[in-house]
Amino acid sequence: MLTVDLALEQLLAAARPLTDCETVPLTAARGRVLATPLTSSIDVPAFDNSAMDGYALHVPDFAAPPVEYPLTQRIAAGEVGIPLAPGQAARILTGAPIPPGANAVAMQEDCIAGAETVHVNVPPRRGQNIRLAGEDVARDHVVLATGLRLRAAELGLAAAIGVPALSVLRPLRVALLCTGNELVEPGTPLTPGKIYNSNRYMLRALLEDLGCIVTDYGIVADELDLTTRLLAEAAQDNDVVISTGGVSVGEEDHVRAALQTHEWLALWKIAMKPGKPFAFGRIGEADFIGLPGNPVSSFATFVLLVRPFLLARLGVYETLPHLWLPAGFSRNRAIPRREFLRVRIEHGLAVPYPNQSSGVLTSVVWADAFAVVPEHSVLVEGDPVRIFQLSLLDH
Ligand SMILES: Nc1nc2c(c(=O)[nH]1)N[C@H]1C(S)=C(S)[C@@H](COP(=O)(O)OP(=O)(O)OC[C@H]3O[C@@H](n4cnc5c(N)ncnc54)[C@H](O)[C@@H]3O)O[C@H]1N2
Ligand code: MOO
Repeated sequence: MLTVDLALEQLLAAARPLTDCETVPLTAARGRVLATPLTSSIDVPAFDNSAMDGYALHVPDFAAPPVEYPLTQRIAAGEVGIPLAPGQAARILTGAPIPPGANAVAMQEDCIAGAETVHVNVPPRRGQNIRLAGEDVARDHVVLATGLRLRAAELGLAAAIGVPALSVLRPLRVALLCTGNELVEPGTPLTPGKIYNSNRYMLRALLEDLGCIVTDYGIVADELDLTTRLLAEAAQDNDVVISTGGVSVGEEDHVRAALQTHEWLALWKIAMKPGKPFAFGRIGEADFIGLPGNPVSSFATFVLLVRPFLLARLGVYETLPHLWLPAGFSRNRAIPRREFLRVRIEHGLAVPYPNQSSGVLTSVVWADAFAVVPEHSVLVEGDPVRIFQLSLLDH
């Protein structure tokens, strides 16, 4: 059995980053990976503007600031004002350009306005409430680096510099096969001995969250020839082939058998719980990943190993950030596998779901984090444990 750290290291080393790119409009760029650096051709803001609704003032340079200023104009956002002479003021609204000559904005709560003048109650500081041109983005500067995953803020920033479309890596094409004679699809009757295919929907969602284009092979029966043929077929048209089930040691575990027969298998069995029977290899030009059939094992191996691998294929090296919290549980039996407990963070403690079986998917729905119990170790309540927050997966 490989340690989790070594398995991850080998997976990342085997991940060949894509290079093909395409240009997509901002509305289609969410979750994609930027392929070329984005440089701004403008200053943002493009002009000095008011941070407040109030009064733009031309405070004279060499005299005490006046208290009463004559009002010369009204400038709303989107309009352009005319110059202010020393001692003059303009009504100004948030976001409107500072007129030439103005050197401060007094917020309206600090002023009493009449029909033709404004009385400023608080002595203004020079530059107050003025947002300077270029203070957010300076022209000719790189605002987004290559390899960045485009999320809400990145898309907003691209729009702020006036860019309507971005050059991004093409999405990864991933084939998904769920193996097992016991599987039936939701919506069909559950006959004796059968279970519903939950992995398909869970993994598809996890893959789509990463922006992958999924080719879904549905349920694959436990037959060696069929499994071998479909794996080879899926490898033709996809960057990565992912299967669930059939990677353990039983005689119906045909995924492992197919891979071993064709020398497609590079890595198998990881010292983690859940998720021991994890397989990795290559089928032709495609990567192959065999996830364990147990749904929680599939989820855990996806999050901890497959997700970083797929991101690395996109040139993104990102693992889930972790934090440390006191354990709200004790563990008195040391095992050789690193355990990932489904926990909730309650009053600053990591509290585990009562049933940690790898078949119990309710534990994942209930949990908001994985707590790590290191291999060969025991824990007493209050000991610090490493926590991976699952809510961060979507971002
Ligand atoms: N003698 C041994 N038996 C097992 C070992 C072992 O080391 N020695 N490992 C156990 C562990 S740990 C796991 S995890 C499982 C994984 O086995 P497979 O990946 O071969 O998966 P299957 O046997 O096909 O299925 C396991 C379990 O999961 C259910 N399943 C499968 N596919 C789905 C699906 N798409 N949706 C929902 N549930 C699914 C399946 O019915 C089984 O209950 O092996 C242990 N055995
Ligand atoms: O690795 Mo299995 O996932 O422990 O149940």
